[in-house]
Amino acid sequence: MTLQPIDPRDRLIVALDLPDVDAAEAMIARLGDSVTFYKIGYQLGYAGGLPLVRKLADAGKKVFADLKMHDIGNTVARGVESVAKLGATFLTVHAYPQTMQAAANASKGSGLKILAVTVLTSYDNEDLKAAGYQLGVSDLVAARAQQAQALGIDGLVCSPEEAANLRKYIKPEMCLVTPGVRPAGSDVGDQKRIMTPARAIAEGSDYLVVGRPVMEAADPKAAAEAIVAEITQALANK
Ligand SMILES: O=c1ccn([C@@H]2O[C@H](COP(=O)(O)O)[C@@H](O)[C@H]2O)c(=O)[nH]1
Repeated sequence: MTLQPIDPRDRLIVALDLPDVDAAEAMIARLGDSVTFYKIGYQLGYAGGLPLVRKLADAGKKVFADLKMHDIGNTVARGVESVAKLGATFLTVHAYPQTMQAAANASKGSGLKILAVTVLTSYDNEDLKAAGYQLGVSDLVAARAQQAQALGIDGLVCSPEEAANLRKYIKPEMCLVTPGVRPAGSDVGDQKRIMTPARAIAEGSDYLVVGRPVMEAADPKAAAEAIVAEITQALANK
């Protein structure tokens, strides 16, 4: 299978983690052509931001609906069908077998790609233990990645720290979407498994999700352009 090359600009997914639609639209205008791929998650989605998925898609942008679905299979399937009608490119579900199976079946033929969230990038081994898991981060990510692949999921959300290992055994067409990306010197915040944009690309990430380092920058457009430049350079060095 020949994989389509991904435009370096499309590899940066900017998380529109903002309180309302007005703030999001002002940010989108400010970012202009520097950003081609946006993510809408809980904060904006629950503040009336889901119609923005269609608006952005109609304006030629790609949209990642980061809704992290997890429910009984029938509810997940109907939810996936609704999101597919919005024109999103990616939708997240948690990496539980029933949930992934329902989402993979419901998205077939729609053009919507399902990403399974393996282990949140704000978790380390201690957090997993506190949540009742016996496996550590790298083993749980690997186990969930294998299940996701077997169930026909299109891609994985993980930290760039896991990308190189996952690349050894997942199909090349399965994409790796990695939050937990921090340009050198920027605040880590609540993220625990992080890498710089250049390192994330070198390790095998396909798409980098970045929120606060762009949203909270004095000049968000310059911040986004600097990350795209770092991605472009890292790809050239590969
Ligand atoms: O494991 C995960 C899954 C999703 N996210 C989301 O990505 C962005 C990251 O934002 P930053 O401000 O760059 O930390 C955010 O919307 C998360 O909900 C994640 O971080 N980790």
